[in-house]
Amino acid sequence: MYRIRNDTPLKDIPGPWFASCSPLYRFWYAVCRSNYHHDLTNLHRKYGNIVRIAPNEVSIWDPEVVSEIYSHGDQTYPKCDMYDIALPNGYFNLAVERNIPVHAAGRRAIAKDYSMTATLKNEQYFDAVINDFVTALDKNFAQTGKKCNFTVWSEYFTYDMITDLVFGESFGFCKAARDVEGGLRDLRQMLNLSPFLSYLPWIWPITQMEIIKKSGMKYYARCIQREITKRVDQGNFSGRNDLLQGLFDSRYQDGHALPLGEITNHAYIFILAAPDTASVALRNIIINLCRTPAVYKELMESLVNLNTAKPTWNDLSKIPLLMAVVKETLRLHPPAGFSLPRAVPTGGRTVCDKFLPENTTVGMSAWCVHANKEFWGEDTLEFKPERWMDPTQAYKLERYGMTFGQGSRACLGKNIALVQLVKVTAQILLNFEFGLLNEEKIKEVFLLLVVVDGLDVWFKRRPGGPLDDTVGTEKTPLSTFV
Ligand code: HEM
Repeated sequence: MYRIRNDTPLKDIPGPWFASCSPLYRFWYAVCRSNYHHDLTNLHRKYGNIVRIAPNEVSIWDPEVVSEIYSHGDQTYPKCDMYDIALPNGYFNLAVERNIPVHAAGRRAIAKDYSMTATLKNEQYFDAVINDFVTALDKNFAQTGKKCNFTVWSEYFTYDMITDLVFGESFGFCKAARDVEGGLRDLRQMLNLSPFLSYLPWIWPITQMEIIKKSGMKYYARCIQREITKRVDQGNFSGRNDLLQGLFDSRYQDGHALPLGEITNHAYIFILAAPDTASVALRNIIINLCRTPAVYKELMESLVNLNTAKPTWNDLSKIPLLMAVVKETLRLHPPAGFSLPRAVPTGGRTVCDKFLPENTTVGMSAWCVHANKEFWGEDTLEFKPERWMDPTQAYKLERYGMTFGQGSRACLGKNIALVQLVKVTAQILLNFEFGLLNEEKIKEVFLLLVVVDGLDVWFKRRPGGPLDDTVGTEKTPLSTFV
């Protein structure tokens, strides 16, 4: 233990003694306590900008360092071996590839389909899935008065959304009002295991096959395979330019198409990266709106003043507060709770005045970076959407914020996430009144993602809203609509 702790240039970096000797320290906090996002932030409060959190790993919370570690091109630090746990099939895997030029070429081949312009070409499909969701909330909860388990329903929505965008047809959780074939339940079991597998990686080769066989990946593997085979055998008859079609049509710079194994990997990553993050975000948006009535009221008034039941993205962009609510929620409750670890490049680097030898693992958790009061100010832990409406502050928040990562490995689906969250929030507000039930049951759990569990919500049709069939009658005169 003495040698593990001291036979390294990391020996002078502050941190808990046990953490510097053994990975079991982190295992206890990240896996057993499930509160690692806050525990790590507290370590920074105690030890400062850079903390040794494992024998070969440091955590940093100084936003000024973001551009050193998460930069572009050859300058960026590569991902570390923690990412190797993800589904190896021998083909390029965008999210876990560690070779910088290989990653850059693979990302460049498909990136055009994820710009804001490309995303908005699919706006009608966002609308259709949101319509299914709103209809289902109305039928199952607003009309029945039953409480909605929003933890589960936000997942139905985001899984329907991503499967619709990728395959041109959703898996239909909202319409079925249930977890079709238990796929979501099994995926949750997989998520529960993810900190265990990530922080005790040597367990992975032993358990991998069994876990995949039993987990929700089996359900999704079957669905993904079925959709890809269908596309290969029958072509794209719908004529719809979904993301899968985009992958088939993409070309590397030298003109070669993506092999099927690579297309399969992309589909897996979308199913793994998109719905859980977005559903957690949606849960937090609902919680924040319920807990800040002044923001709720102002937003509601702006939406009603648009005077349309189906505002487009263009309409909604006239309400800066709406995007601000979404971004502020993502800032205060970043769905990715782990520290986006990277490996220090060849030759080592000096960071926060400390020399880090090559291959040291270094990471910056969004939870820590966003909690740094010295950089952001005393109110950084308060929900204040208005900070995004001041251009100077907004620039700083975009430049140093870590919710979607930064640099060449930043989230590819950021625009998809923002469009779906802004549009679905608007539709929930326009159609329903809602509130939290059993608030004491709501809890955050660190599972690499920071998941919000136990969220029960009541819904009622909003008087004067699009679903209110008494609009125009004596009970709800038209004047309440504006
Ligand atoms: C609120 C929703 C989302 C959040 C907070 C989020 C967050 C992140 C973060 C933090 C990373 C960087 C991971 C790292 O550096 O280790 C990332 C990467 C990625 N995300 Fe997202 N994500 C969201 C939604 C989506 C969606 C909707 C998609 C897909 C359509 C997506 C696809 C990806 C992909 C493919 C990567 C890997 C990019 C690369 O390595 O080049 N994400 N995301």
